[in-house]
Amino acid sequence: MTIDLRSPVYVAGHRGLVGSAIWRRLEAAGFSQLIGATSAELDLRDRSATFAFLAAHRPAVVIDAAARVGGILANRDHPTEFLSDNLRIQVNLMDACLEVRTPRLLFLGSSCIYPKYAEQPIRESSLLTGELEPTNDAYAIAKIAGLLQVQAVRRQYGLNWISAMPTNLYGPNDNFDLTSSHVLPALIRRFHDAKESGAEEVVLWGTGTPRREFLHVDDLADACLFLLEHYDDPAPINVGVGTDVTIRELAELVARAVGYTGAIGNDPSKPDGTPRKLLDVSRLQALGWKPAIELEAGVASTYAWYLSQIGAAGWARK
Ligand SMILES: NC(=O)C1=CN([C@@H]2O[C@H](COP(=O)(O)OP(=O)(O)OC[C@H]3O[C@@H](n4cnc5c(N)ncnc54)[C@H](OP(=O)(O)O)[C@@H]3O)[C@@H](O)[C@H]2O)C=CC1
Ligand SMILES: C[C@H]1O[C@H](OP(=O)(O)OP(=O)(O)OC[C@H]2O[C@@H](n3cnc4c(=O)[nH]c(N)nc43)[C@H](O)[C@@H]2O)[C@@H](O)[C@@H](O)C1=O
Repeated sequence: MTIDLRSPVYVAGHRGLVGSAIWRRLEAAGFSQLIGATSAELDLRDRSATFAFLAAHRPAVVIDAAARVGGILANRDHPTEFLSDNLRIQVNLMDACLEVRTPRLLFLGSSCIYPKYAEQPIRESSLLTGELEPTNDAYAIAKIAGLLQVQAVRRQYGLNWISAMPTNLYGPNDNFDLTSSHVLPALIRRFHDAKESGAEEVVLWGTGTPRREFLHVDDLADACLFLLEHYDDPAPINVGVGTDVTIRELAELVARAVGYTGAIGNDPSKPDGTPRKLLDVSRLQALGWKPAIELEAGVASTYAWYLSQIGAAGWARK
């Protein structure tokens, strides 16, 4: 289905890694009525404010890229907030969209919704077939509730809402805070700092053996628009590249991109998390979509973006 470029489109979380990339993609496509609000302007945990916002704007399309998001340690150490904030954000947003009968909505989940030991590559049908990874079970349960809400609304109210499950993402506007970030931005910053200070070693969290798949966020944004135009099914659909690397291999790649030549160590006292998280992307590929940005080129451009953002005071997000 083609979406009219004059349709009002609300991108929830439009300043984040994912939301900002989707915003850029929609602007490039020619959408003329993009709607965004920062969390300070609209806290989606506030139910009545969320209902008032949706009633005022009545978007034709809503993309839910607003969430409390973080890397392995943030998830492990703050399960209460990851569960509660994410449940409230998505329930309020989807309830408010239902109230105004938003015809099209894309909910973003995450590859961590699948069981810790799911068969690899992970098919969409693996959902709810085994135990979750304990470091992110709270976040995963919130995301699973979100995709069930999408399915419930489709079944009961006939609205064409969909869910996409992206793999680990990276790119401009990522979070480079070392305690709360994901591994890829953390390594860019840590190797850059080590190069600048002349440090002899950068120590990776965990054993370096877990395998992860990395998708550039501009590819994800392109996939989101593609899915809004071509996908209409209650089942969530995986969005990834179909190949993965070990954390050690990722570290070596990032070190090369940054120009760090020192040693790379390991801290096994930090959690590894899921041993492997590679998505089966055959359903998305069968629809005709594939990513365009290779990991090496994506890391190089993200590092260039990072350099453009840091001043003498170092990294400060927003
Ligand atoms: N990053 C990744 O590797 C992956 C991300 N995803 C999914 O993509 C989505 C976006 O993630 P990402 O872009 O990385 O996260 P970011 O942290 O970069 O951005 C999150 C956005 O959510 C907004 N937000 C957070 N809390 C609230 C709130 N209470 N009310 C309103 N807005 C809020 C923030 O708004 P503001 O800036 O105004 O505070 C921010 O723009 C999430 O659903 C996540 O699960 C899925 C797989 C992997
Ligand atoms: C997207 C996804 O992201 C999270 O799951 P994760 O993939 O395990 O997350 P991560 O990127 O933080 O780590 C990947 C691997 O990398 C290792 N690692 C090494 N050194 C650093 C490091 O310096 N920082 C971080 N963060 N990790 C490091 C780390 O120990 C782990 O083995 C969940 O929030 C989950 O909910 C989710 O959705």
